[in-house]
Amino acid sequence: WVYPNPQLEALDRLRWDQTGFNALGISIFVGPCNFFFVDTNATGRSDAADWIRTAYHDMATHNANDGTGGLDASIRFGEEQVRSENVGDGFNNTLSILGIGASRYVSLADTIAVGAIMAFENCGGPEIPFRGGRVDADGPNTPGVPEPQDSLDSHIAAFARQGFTQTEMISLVACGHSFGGVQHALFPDVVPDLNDPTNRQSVQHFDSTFTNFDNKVASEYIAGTTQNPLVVGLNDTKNSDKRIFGSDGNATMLSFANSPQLFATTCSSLIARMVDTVPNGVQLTEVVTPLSVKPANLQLILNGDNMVITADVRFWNMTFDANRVILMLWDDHAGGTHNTTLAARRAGTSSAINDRYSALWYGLDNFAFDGLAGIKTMRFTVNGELEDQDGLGFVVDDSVIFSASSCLFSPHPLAGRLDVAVRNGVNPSRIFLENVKIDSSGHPVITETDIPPPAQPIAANAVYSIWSHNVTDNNLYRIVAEVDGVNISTWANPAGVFSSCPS
Ligand code: HEM
Repeated sequence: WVYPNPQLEALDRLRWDQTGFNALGISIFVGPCNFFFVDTNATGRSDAADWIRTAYHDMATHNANDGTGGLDASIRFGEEQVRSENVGDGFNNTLSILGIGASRYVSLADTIAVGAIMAFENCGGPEIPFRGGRVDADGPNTPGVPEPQDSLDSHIAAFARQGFTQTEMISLVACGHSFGGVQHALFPDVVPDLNDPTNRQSVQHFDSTFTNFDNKVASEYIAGTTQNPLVVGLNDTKNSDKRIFGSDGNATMLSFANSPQLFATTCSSLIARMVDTVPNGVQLTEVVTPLSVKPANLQLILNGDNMVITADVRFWNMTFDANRVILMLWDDHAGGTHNTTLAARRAGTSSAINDRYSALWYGLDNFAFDGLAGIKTMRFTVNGELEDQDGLGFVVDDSVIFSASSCLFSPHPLAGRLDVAVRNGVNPSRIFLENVKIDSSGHPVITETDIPPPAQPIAANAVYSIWSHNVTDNNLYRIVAEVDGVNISTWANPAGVFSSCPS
């Protein structure tokens, strides 16, 4: 992908800026991998297991024949959670954490997908390709999650409906059941009360390494030492893993027991397919790869004849070097080119615990330059070497930006005027403010408020004019302008930061 692309910028952040600067803070809930956010005191449970089970249960309603259901966050609806196929509080636990990642460009369903991927990757599993673009469902899907008392035939049929063959069913169940286990409280006829103070929720685990990924779920099963409660559980009718794992004469499980590598690569591709199983009509993005140079958090404000820029730029897989010089070069509307040095300031890594990749951030804070000439493209040099996205540059749109003339009439109750600076000649067909609220289930809800054009043009300076809108709350508003059928949008700013209006 190429910068700018607001959706992929947000997805890249969700997927790759896992800890340190710019991180949303999701991956720390699976680092360490035995962490269980709701109750950190030896429950036998883990966020990682909850997140993986949530992704499967949300996806498992998919019907490949009619294209309905799939990974669409329908698991957030109470109507799905009261079904016996979805027992337990693991889904709400999961959504209350992963909802942190939902935003204007990231659906709750995308966060469910990335949560499962982070759980695998941070906890010893293989890297899994991640795509975004899932759409949150408006209501519950048709039931369809397999239950342990169902017959082998019905399990094979359920996985076929979801789009998986019998061999893939065996594999996918083994991948998922490399984590977690069965709770006594939910399945008392499968798991007895374990009376274990180090496992207070009496979770009988699928393998002996239940907080991280490895092939023990297969090797212990093949060796006959398994304590998997769905293989050796009290109630044979509910021993679904036993029927599923044995359904091809143990061939698949034997291959996984013999080869951790085969198990890891199989799980990588099947978990990717699982989280990419979406209702018909949903268009997923390309696989989200980290841009080697990624501008982020770009803020432009018009202040009189100046333009004020704040920006961060991430350099991927770069290690610290105090002598490195990074310049930002920018081209203006008049054909001029300028440059300034970026400050080195922040570090980040792409994973919670393994430091798989590292990144360094450089940036600019409130740097003022000629606002009449403006900015069209950024480029960077790293010790003199040009980074310009293969000649494209990093395009910056300064046609519609916040104006520093925005001000507050009163802080309490909040009443202010938000001024939008529109570059002359741009002619937007519509300008509106966009606000995003995350509802109680974690699903982002977007509202739009139109800003009518001014009755008479109001000049901000020789090249910008002002459109104004009165605001009475401290919500974060992003300015969006429709120009020639394309939406241009800014960063989001709250009115609370404006200074007082001149009296
Ligand atoms: C026939 C198919 C399946 C059946 C019958 C089944 C059944 C179960 C049951 C009964 C539990 C215990 C839930 C609890 O006590 O909290 C469980 C847990 C779990 N399942 Fe499955 N499962 C199936 C497939 C899958 C798949 C395909 C995945 C993911 C790829 C998966 C991932 C998990 C995980 C991670 C847990 C542990 C949850 C925790 O410890 O909090 N399952 N499964």
